[in-house]
Amino acid sequence: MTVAPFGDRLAAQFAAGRHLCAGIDPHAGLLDLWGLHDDAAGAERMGRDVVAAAAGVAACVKPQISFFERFGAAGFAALERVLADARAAGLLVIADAKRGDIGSTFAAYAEAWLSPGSPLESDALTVSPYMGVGMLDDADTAVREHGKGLFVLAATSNAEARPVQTAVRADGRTVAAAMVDEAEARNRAADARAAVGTTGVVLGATLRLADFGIDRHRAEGGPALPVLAPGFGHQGAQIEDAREIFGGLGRALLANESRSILSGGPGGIATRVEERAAKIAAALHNEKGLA
Ligand SMILES: O=C(O)c1cc(=O)[nH]c(=O)n1[C@@H]1O[C@H](COP(=O)(O)O)[C@@H](O)[C@H]1O
Repeated sequence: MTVAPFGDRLAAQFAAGRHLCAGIDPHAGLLDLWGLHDDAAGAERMGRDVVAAAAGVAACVKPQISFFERFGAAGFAALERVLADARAAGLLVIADAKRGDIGSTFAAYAEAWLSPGSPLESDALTVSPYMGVGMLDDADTAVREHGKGLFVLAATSNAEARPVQTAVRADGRTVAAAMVDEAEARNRAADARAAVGTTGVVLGATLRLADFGIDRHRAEGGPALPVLAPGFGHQGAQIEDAREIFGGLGRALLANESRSILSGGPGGIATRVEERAAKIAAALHNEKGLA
């Protein structure tokens, strides 16, 4: 069976007016608030409840792997069941595992998280590019053949990342700007006519991109760059400001919210997800389906 490219699957979500990425971050404090134990079963219950609430409403869910990894094998077994629920519900799944290594090792990470039939199969994976974006090459063919995607950290929402990400390379670009350029170049090389690319970036919504040397004013043309944008909700960014924050880089924007959705407890989670999704769609959606 041929699987549609990840960018096409993302584009279909946007066309349906879905731009919310619902985070699954079972912090100990949130599990307590939900009346759940801080264990694998508690994390699984929260994850599956978020999936049920997000189905048909959000574009994707983003389980943050660390909160499951805390419980070792039991945590991974719980995560596998959350991932299976999400796939069955038709949600795209971004595994937030922030992986990165030499190319041959990265390929094994891609096999774990992005290959069909793998117990941890997801639709996309967050990537830490400190070992160089070229490490993705070894996994590229498999990732694309399986219709999967990648989100490379470019400018992240945490203040301590700034010195690294604003560092200027020998070619005069900041590290953050080079990540954006490299992701765009990979998408053009793979399929210049695709509406949305398969390699995306992570850009924190709490930032001024100009501070990172990233130009928001981009000519249309070429695949839209998938942008995973955390920082809305708990970290303070406002969805109404998304156009101002991302400019021409916000054409394929996924707005992530985790704690702002989870901190209301299990009661009313479906309503909260619907409200956030509607607000995000109202701020981002346009007649092309893109942001
Ligand atoms: O890659 C990420 O998802 C990420 C990148 C970034 O720059 N900032 C950031 O907060 N995140 C993740 O996004 C989520 C944000 O959660 P909330 O602040 O609760 O909405 C967490 O899972 C973080 O690990």
